[in-house]
Amino acid sequence: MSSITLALSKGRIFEETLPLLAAAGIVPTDNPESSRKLIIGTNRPDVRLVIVRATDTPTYVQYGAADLGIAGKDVLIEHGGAGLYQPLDLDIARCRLCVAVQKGFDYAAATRPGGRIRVATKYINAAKAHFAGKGMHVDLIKLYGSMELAPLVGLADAIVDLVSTGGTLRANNLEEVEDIMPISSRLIVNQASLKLKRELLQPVLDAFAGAIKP
Ligand SMILES: Nc1ncnc2c1ncn2[C@@H]1O[C@H](COP(=O)(O)OP(=O)(O)OP(=O)(O)O)[C@@H](O)[C@H]1O
Ligand SMILES: O=P(O)(O)OC[C@H]1O[C@H](OP(=O)(O)OP(=O)(O)O)[C@H](O)[C@@H]1O
Repeated sequence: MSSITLALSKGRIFEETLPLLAAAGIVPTDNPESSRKLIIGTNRPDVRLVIVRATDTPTYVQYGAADLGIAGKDVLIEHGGAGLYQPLDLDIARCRLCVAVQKGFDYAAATRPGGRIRVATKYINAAKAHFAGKGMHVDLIKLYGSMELAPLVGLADAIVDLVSTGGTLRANNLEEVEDIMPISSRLIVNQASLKLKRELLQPVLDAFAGAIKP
C-alpha cells in the first residue's frame, strides 16, 4: 500500500498545523511535545508524521525521506528550495525578518556609503541579499540562535532576526531599524512524490488549501 510521510517541526509549526491536518481528516496519535517519538502515526494507516528540526524540514523533503512538509519562508530561503515544489503559503507561524540594533546605536550613520558594519544572524542568505540590495558591504557572523545577545556583548553592530510581538527585542534593549520581509510557513512537496503519489497527495493539498484562513 502506498503511504505518505509529512515532515513537521515541534512547537508553533506543529500546533498551527493541527487544524490543517484535521481539515484533511488526519489526527496524530501522539503529541511530539510530550512524546519522544520521532515517527508519529495518525488515524490514517497511510499517513505518518516525522518530527524534525525546523531547519531540517526542506532537506527531508528534498531527498524524499518525507513526501511533504511545512517550513518557514526564512528556512526555505536559507535552504534554497532545490527539489521542492512550494504550492501553498499556509499563512501560519507569521512573523517578519528584520534588522535590529541596540537602542542608541546610530544605524543611519553606520550604514552611510563607505560604512561597514558587523551583522550577526542565522539567516546568512537573506541578510546577504538584503545588504547587497542596499549596495552595502557587511561582515556577516553566523549564529545558530539567541542573536539578540550579539549586539549587547560587542559581537556585532546589528542582527538580522525574526520578530513577532517585539517582546524579545524590548527585553534586550534592542530596536528594529529595518523591515526586510514578512515571513510565514509554506507547504513543501517533493517533486517526484507529487508525480508518483498524486492520488494520495492531491486530496491533502486541496484540504490544506481549503483550510487556510482567509
Ligand atoms: N516569534 C515567532 N512568531 C511566529 N513565527 C515564528 C517566530 N519565530 C519563528 N517563527 C517561524 O516558525 C518557524 C519555526 O520556528 P521554531 O522556533 O519552531 O524553530 P527554530 O527554533 O527557529 O528552528 P531550529 O529548531 O531549527 O533552530 C521559523 O522558521 C519561522 O518561520
Ligand atoms: O518578537 P517576539 O514575539 O519576541 O518573537 C521573536 C523571537 O521568536 C523567535 O525565537 P523563538 O521563540 O522561536 O525561540 P528560538 O529561536 O530560540 O526557538 C525569534 O528568533 C526571536 O527571538
